[in-house]
Amino acid sequence: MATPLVVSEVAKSFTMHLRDGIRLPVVSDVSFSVKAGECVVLGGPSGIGKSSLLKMVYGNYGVDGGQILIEHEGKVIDLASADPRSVLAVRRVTLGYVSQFLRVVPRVAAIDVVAEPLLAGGENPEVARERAEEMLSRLNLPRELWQLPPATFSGGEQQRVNIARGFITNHRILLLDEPTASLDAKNREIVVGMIAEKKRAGVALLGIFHDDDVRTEVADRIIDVSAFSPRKAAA
Ligand SMILES: Nc1ncnc2c1ncn2[C@@H]1O[C@H](COP(=O)(O)OP(=O)(O)OP(=O)(O)O)[C@@H](O)[C@H]1O
Repeated sequence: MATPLVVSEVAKSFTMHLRDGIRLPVVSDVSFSVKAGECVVLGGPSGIGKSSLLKMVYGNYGVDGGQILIEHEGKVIDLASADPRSVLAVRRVTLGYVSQFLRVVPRVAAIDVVAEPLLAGGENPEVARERAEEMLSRLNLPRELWQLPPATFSGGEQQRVNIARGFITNHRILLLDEPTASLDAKNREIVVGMIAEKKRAGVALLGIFHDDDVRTEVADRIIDVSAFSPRKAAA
């Protein structure tokens, strides 16, 4: 499919159960799609719902209505209504996510954190490890850190482990939540190059980038999330 990701009429509000069930509308009537080889960036002011939207597309946040259609192994799956087992299968094969912060598992070495998505996809352990080494050296993570758990790494080092883990697979859709936020200029350029490579490989990318230079370099299209904000409509 030339359009691996289609978001159709999605709406979301948060219900604050500890605050008398107050409902906080975040977005409504969100419709857009991301084509293969395209990088679409979610823009708009702080608090408008960019991260929430990304989490909905990944299936971490439920939606109140609408569809999130993902092409997965030749079939179209609506992630908004899929059962948890299907969501996990889609994540294993088709849908990757690089979050802003690495969620470290205690005592797991950086190299194994990076190789894990390939192993989960059934890759040979030696090949997975070699690919992980390639990713970490490309992202300039000092070799002496590879065997250590990333819990004590600096913010930028943790983010590079996270990027290596997110970019190691051949997933057809990749979600990026500020992947360059804690990086220096040199490593930022490396990540920009990795995004360009993914585009050439036909991956559909949807991301949030606060850095204007990075955004200009990677974005084929910017979607202003304020257009979907009920607060704006009410203003
Ligand atoms: N789990 C949650 N429970 C309740 N409210 C939430 C939750 N997650 C987000 N929100 C609220 O939804 C709104 C949108 O937040 P979100 O993080 O999506 O914005 P954003 O556009 O990504 O902002 P920023 O650019 O500052 O990261 C905010 O008002 C936020 O307080």
